[in-house]
Amino acid sequence: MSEVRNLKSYPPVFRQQYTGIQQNTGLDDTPTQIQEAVDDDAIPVLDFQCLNLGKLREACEDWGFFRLVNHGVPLTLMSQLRDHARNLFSHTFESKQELFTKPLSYFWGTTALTPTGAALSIGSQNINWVEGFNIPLSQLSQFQNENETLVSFRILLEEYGSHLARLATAIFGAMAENLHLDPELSKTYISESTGFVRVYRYPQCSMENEAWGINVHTDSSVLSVLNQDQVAGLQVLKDDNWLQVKPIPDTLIFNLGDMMQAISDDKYKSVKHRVKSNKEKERFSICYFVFPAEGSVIQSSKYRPFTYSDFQAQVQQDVKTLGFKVGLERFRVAG
Ligand SMILES: O=C(O)CCC(=O)C(=O)O
Ligand SMILES: [Fe+2]
Repeated sequence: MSEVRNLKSYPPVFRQQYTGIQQNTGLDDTPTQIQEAVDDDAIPVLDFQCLNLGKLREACEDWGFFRLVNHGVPLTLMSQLRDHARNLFSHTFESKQELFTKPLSYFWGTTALTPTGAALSIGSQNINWVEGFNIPLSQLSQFQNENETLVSFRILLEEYGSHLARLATAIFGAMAENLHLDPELSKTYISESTGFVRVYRYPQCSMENEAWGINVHTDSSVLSVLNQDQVAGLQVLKDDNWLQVKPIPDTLIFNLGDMMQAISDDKYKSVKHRVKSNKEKERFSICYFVFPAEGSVIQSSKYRPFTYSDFQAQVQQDVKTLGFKVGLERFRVAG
């Protein structure tokens, strides 16, 4: 087993594999083996500087997933953010709990959070081998802390957030054009003020064939944008096959979420994806998520009219009572 240098930084539930002290992870219930994924380079690549609308449409219809190059986010900003994340995650578990106070939060074991960023009870779900910081960008300026790393982390996040908002809005605009959406309505379908960032560390996991970093899911967002490090782990479902998303330095990965699927009347897909755990290395990623404006009603021929708040409340209820998200099917009209 490869050694973990800084076990004190791990939430206790992730330490037991190295200390022999058992806690219930829920893993015993589902000893299913993880199906292998194939490496694939076929994931569509779009160039932000000369965005090809036809290629964008194909990527949205066939994949729900693409890489973006020439995105204009300074590479130094991306690497500084990752360095800060690495540094902050290396703090002890207890100090991370103390440092990340409202409106930020620190979570582990699940990515299902309440609107204020606290982990929802995991229930019958397995523990996911992940810990993270949740950062609602519009509230970031309210965050006061004397810790120097956190202060510069906040400044970097503000800069990163505004780049990502710019990119997501532009890409959504191109999608809306491709879908011939009503311009007034489509403006309400994406709102920069809803954007948040999650910074993840996937701890080393000696049970890599039994535990997920994040188990299979679709994102609830309109768009999600992922900035991953050099450690592989992200997998995407394409035509019933799991593909490994190769880490390619300095590219951003765009992922269409449930709101985008509904907005497009199911023409575009909210893609299923998951993250594999790794016994040799920790993995870091920085994800941006954006949603419709508060109160914006999604009009679709496939779903009854609903707002993102309705959707979020339903997801929260399902996770609490069933242990998993049902998602868009709850809103689909019969026939
Ligand atoms: O870390 C990753 O690569 C993916 C994270 C993800 O899928 C999510 O947060 O929804
Ligand atoms: Fe996701």
